[in-house]
Amino acid sequence: MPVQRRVATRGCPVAREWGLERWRLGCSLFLEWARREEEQAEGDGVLLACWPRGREKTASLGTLRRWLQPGMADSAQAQKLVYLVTGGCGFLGEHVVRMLLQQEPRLCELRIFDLHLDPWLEELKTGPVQVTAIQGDVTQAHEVAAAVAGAHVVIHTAGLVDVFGRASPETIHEVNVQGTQNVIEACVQSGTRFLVYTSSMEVVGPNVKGQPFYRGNENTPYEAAHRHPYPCSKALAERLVLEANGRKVRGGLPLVTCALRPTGIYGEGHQIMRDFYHQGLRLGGRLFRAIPASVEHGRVYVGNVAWMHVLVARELEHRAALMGGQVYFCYDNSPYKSYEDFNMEFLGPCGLRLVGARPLLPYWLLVLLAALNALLQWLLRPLLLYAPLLNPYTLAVANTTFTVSTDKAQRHFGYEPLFSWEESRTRTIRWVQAMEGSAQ
Ligand SMILES: NC(=O)C1=CN([C@@H]2O[C@H](COP(=O)(O)OP(=O)(O)OC[C@H]3O[C@@H](n4cnc5c(N)ncnc54)[C@H](O)[C@@H]3O)[C@@H](O)[C@H]2O)C=CC1
Ligand SMILES: C[C@@H](CO)CCC[C@@H](C)[C@H]1CC[C@H]2[C@@H]3[C@H](O)CC4=CC(=O)CC[C@]4(C)[C@H]3CC[C@]12C
Repeated sequence: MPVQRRVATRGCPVAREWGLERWRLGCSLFLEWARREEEQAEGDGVLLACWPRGREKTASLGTLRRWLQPGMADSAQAQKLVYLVTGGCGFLGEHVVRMLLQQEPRLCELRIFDLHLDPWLEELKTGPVQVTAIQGDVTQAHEVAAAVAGAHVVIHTAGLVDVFGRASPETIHEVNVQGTQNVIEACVQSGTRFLVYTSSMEVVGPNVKGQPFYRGNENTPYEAAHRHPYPCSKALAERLVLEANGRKVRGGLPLVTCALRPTGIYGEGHQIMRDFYHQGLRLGGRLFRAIPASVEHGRVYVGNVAWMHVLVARELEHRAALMGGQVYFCYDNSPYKSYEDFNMEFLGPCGLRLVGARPLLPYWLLVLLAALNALLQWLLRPLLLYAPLLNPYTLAVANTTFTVSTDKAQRHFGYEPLFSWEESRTRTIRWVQAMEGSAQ
């Protein structure tokens, strides 16, 4: 039987200063202090030295949480949480779903809501957690409401990710903005208190002027001016989510929301990486450099993005005052490189070569080709969908330095990447190698 180690502390300065009543109201600072004390001493209890001398109490972190934030203790005690992941069959959504099943022991039901349900969901249904697949559309308020009813936490990753002109601006707006509004209203109506939204770095930039954002953080000033429907829709949706923080949900408690802004996500299941790989195979194992190596583009491994979602969802209830209404860039230790050079970290070991130390075509010619593609897309629209990778928007994004460097998530909820760069790279390479038609 493990011996319970008691952690002697000097007493929490915040608690002492504020007095018992104040910190009973739920002070995130106090909980954060207690968590650090407990971690440092590797014990399982915190001695509350701020009690009168001689009558000090020892409390576990769980007990502290129950005292300080009684509303959330109910769910923690019962160890029976219902999570809903919208877009759970997408590239990121699948990783979030699998990560939750691995890393959230309090889960009793996991609902996966998506327009299209994938066959791999079936294999998840044999585990201890009840996995409920719900085919539905976020633009349909009644379908969202039915899926959200009874959920404790909603992770809203569903979205229309289209920067190639496949969908109309109206459809992008409907899915990304109206869909998000439907999710918020469903939370309010059903009494769901915790909402995590997958936003995007695109909410900030690159902007229409192509100004660089170099090692920026959540407070770095930047002119976030957009014209493309995708970043516009993500920015609007993010605002809705942040403004909803604090709204009273059914039952009277406040809604707690926050938004995560991943940079360009990569990893197993990344469609654009797949497209580049197949294009390279078609071109005899070569890709041709179009972007200068000096342009740096922020990238983050999908497993770490998923981990950050799981962590935020878990910690939102314990640190509502600190995290509610906040945005966090989603980052890890992936190196800063140009979009193409970064992709070669995986495609190189799979037999592809990036030809040229400099772009083979001058920038003005690429701009012309991108404009031509846009014109062709417009002309051909009545007949067929022409949506190549290169268009004025993708060219501008790929050619603008946009990198983040921040520790906000680490400070607010203890985020550390779960996967090192080496592991992220190895996993991604293995996935490319296992792809159908692989050169390996
Ligand atoms: N891929 C990337 O590099 C980045 C993605 N994001 C955001 O992450 C989220 C997930 O993106 P990905 O996994 O890359 O995209 P994805 O296209 O692989 O996944 C999106 C999922 O949402 C579902 N969905 C789309 N419309 C829906 C609707 N009307 N109702 C219900 N479900 C619907 C799709 O079926 C799909 O399963 C999106 O919100 C995106 O804006 C943010 C930053 C970077
Ligand atoms: C000019 C081409 C020559 O090889 C290269 C074109 C690459 C582009 C298709 C990608 C470059 C940057 C990507 C975007 C970026 O990672 C940020 C994103 C965030 C999101 O939320 C969604 C995806 C994307 C817009 C991503 C899309 C693909 C690029 C434009």
